[in-house]
Amino acid sequence: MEKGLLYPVTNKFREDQKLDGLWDFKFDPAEQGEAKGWTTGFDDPIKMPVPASFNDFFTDKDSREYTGDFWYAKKFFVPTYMDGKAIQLRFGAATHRATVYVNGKEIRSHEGGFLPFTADISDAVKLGKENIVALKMNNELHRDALPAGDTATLKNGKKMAKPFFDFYNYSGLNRSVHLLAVPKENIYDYSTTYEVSDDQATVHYSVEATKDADVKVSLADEDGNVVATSEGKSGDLVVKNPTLWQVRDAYLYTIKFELIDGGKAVDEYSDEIGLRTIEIKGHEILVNHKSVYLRGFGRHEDSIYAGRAFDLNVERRDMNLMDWIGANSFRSSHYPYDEQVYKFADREGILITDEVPAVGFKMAAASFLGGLDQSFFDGDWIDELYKKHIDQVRDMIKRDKNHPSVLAWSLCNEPDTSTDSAVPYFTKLFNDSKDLDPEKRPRTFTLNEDDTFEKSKCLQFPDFYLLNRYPGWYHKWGYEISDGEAGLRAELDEWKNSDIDKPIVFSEYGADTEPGLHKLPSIMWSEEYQIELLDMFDRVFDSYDFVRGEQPWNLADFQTVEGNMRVNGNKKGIFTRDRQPKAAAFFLKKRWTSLPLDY
Ligand SMILES: CCC[C@@H]1NC[C@@H](O)[C@H](O)[C@H]1C(=O)O
Repeated sequence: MEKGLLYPVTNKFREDQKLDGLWDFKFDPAEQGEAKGWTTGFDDPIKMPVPASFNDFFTDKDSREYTGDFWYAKKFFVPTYMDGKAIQLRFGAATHRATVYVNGKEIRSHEGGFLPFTADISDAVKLGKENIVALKMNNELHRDALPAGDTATLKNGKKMAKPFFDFYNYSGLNRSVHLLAVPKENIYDYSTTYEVSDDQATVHYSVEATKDADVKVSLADEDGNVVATSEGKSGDLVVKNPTLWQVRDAYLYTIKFELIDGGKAVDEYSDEIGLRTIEIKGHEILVNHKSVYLRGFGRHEDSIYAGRAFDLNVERRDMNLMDWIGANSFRSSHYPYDEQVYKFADREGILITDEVPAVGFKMAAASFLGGLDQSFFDGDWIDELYKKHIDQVRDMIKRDKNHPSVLAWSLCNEPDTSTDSAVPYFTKLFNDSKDLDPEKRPRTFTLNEDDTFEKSKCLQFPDFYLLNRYPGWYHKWGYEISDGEAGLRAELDEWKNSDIDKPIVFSEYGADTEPGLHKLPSIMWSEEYQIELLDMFDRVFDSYDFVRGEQPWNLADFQTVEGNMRVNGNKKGIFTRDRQPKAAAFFLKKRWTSLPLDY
């Protein structure tokens, strides 16, 4: 678990320099990088862009599909004025694991390819000189790691990723690398909770610092006017006649913390926050005590060329597409996204269900992808897996807890909850995570096709339900879709007739669709069929008042492993991979822009 995950800033006490650009890169299939001294750089490097996944740049399949150890290295200068500061390297995401060396000295390792980590390099750098950072990385998949999968060794000795999940195992330094200089005594975390009414809002704050010193706090509106102040490492900021953060009508205040030691400021940290509350009440999702109906998508961080890398250009386009279509939410399926995505959503007034990369915890999925057929939670890998799972839940919540856009936490995608062996795992997961979020936002996980109201053994855990349902595609497809609708209604009738009164959000449903394929009457894969399927689901959603959200799979087509079920990736996108609309986009736009917010 990381001590602090505050987003890097530059101010009068701190400096943030991005080290993005071309790094030296080299595969290490023999796993001899350390022995060969690659910790201080290596010969014949490939010049590799950062941030980026390495896979799609290559023209040969061995390189694109490479699984195992690989190295990055980069020279960087540390100016003398950083002397006396804590000097750090912050990696936004190193997928899936990394060991960091600076000037040949091993600094630290990190497991988990979708969350940031910081290496303190103060004792390893040479001030006023050029230094070199080297990372030994590895992208193998294992059943006791997130995301879950296997790594096969082919007869030719090459390793191959065998994901238990349906997205490509893009690997590398997928997010920015920052060189940071912060005061040795510094603010390393803060949290906020809220109480709001029409005429007053109260921000309950707390600050974590390396020293027990005084703290001054101020809150400024969008025009820079200070609207509230406080002192102390915890306290309240009371705002009269506040402008609340609303869905699709965002307003951001700037909170500023100053660490005061010996009567003078020694550190400062500012951030944008939104005054709003999140509640689940009966089968309603409430923002600022008002009911919200979610419409949006499951997404992926996925685009051509740079793979899983965060790309500000793609994010700007995706946010505009979601605005155009009338969306107000998305799930960060199936991993925490780059921090800049949450900042975007904070400003756009979009709600995020933030998901940890606990995906592939289902052998049936693995069997679809070539694994065994048993209960995943009977495996002998579960104890080791859980340590990594809860660690990444802790870091996801620590990193993202102060974003007004974060609505809820998804602790797993489509786990196998149809057997009793899942119950102790989820009991521990929900117990260990219940106090991690100061705002106590709802926690949930997605329920797969097989984990129905009747079959799942874990319905007692989620604060609201995320249903991934595929009648019309994975079963009762084509002309049989009417039976699919009947089955869906039958399950929802069971929910309706039960004593459960919690919201249900459909977090996945859809049909693979080849853009430009038209057929009258429809056939599967045609644009007409994708609309027919969405229309069927909409009819069902409109029949049950406890359905409080619709998020079809997926915003855009995305890359997966090759296979006889995929045509160059998953084509369930409402938009193509290059972000152009299929006919279904206009169908959804018409529906979503006509729905009131609290539909
Ligand atoms: C029946 C499971 C559906 C599955 N759910 C998880 C997503 O990551 C996949 O892309 C999606 C699919 O196969 O389209």
